[in-house]
Amino acid sequence: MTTIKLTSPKELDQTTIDLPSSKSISNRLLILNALSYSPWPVKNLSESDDTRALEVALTSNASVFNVGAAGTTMRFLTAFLSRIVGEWTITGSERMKERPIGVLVEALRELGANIEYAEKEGFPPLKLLGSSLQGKTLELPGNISSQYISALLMIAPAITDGLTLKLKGDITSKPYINLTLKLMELYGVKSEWNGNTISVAEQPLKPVEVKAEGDWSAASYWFQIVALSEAGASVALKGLDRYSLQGDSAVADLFKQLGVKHKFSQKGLILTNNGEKSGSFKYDFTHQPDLAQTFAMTCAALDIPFHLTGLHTLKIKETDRIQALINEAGKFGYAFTTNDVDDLKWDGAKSEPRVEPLVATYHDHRMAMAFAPLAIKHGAFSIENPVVVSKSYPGYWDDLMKAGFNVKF
Ligand SMILES: O=C(O)C1=C[C@@H](OP(=O)(O)O)[C@@H](O)[C@H](O)C1
Ligand SMILES: C=C(OP(=O)(O)O)C(=O)O
Repeated sequence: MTTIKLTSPKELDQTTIDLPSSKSISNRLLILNALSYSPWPVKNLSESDDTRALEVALTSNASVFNVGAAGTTMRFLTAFLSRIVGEWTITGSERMKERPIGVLVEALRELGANIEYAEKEGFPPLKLLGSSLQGKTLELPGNISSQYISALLMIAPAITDGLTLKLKGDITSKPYINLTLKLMELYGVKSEWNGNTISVAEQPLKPVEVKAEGDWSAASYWFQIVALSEAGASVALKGLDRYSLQGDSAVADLFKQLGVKHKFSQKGLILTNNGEKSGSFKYDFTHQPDLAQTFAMTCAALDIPFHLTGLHTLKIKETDRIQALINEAGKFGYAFTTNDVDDLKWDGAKSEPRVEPLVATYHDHRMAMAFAPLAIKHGAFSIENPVVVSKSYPGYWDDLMKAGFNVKF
């Protein structure tokens, strides 16, 4: 098992970081390009593992695809291939085999798809016999993963009679559904979203030249780094869209509470620590689940008690993120608690931190990325399996070095 040892700079180097492209946007554009038979490659395509896995699947002649740990790739490819004539197998990492996909498979079966579970009922790997699908009105839960909904919406215009989705329960990760519909609009696809019902008629997807935005979820680690640095510390982030379609762009306003102000300029988005942090932090992460780890670790390192809610989906992501946070934060002396369903809480209780802790990452890129900035407050420590960051941000360690961190492999 490889590890890295991290030490922070005495003072953050005022630097400009070229953020990676968004894997969420890249993966949607790859599917929409394929559905519209676009002759134009996606510009600024993400170089993440998750996007590469989808790109390989969509361009290869193979019939067996291993998507690794990529949730969107698994879900988007399942819907996409279910209507392409042929026999397909989609598998993934050991963790992928524990991430539920039954809601999507059930929905596709109702449209006429022939999908079997190759191992465990309700989970990947899947065996598909692709054929044309017949659209209809489907009812499905909206509170497990928005990725099932995005996967269905993207194929909707290309299936006979289109689709109407009636979402039951609260809708989770709503901005990701909105992102899907907005990107479909670029290809001329019209949709209607009223309350819990989304309709997309059968219609042509018109190929267009498209470019992926920079990744606001990746930006969150830079907000964290500036928040943990001295007042006056600053970095510039390039590649972000000011009027972004990404729900995680909410990070910018949220970090005002943690002492980071931001401003768009010619140089990009400038983050500056203004030393004005609040006494406690509360937020419902239902619609920005990927930011939860960043906020938990920023608040803890700044001694800000917090209550993060809306975390029900964290248990079925790359790892059980609630448990992973509790375990690893404990090594730094922070005693987090949970109701074991959907929240994470810290009342400020601390014990003696371990000397030079070794942080486990549980095959979760966001564990590595959200813990690394702690070097600023805690001195040297190590992170296990640092290559996990390539799931979304392959250049993360190089960028930390650019900002003055010492990263020893
Ligand atoms: O559609 C997407 O691109 C994503 C949706 C979210 O998942 P859930 O809808 O499962 O919460 C998010 O956590 C994931 O990183 C990316
Ligand atoms: C949850 C994530 O990804 P996915 O569900 O696509 O594997 C993530 O990137 O944090």
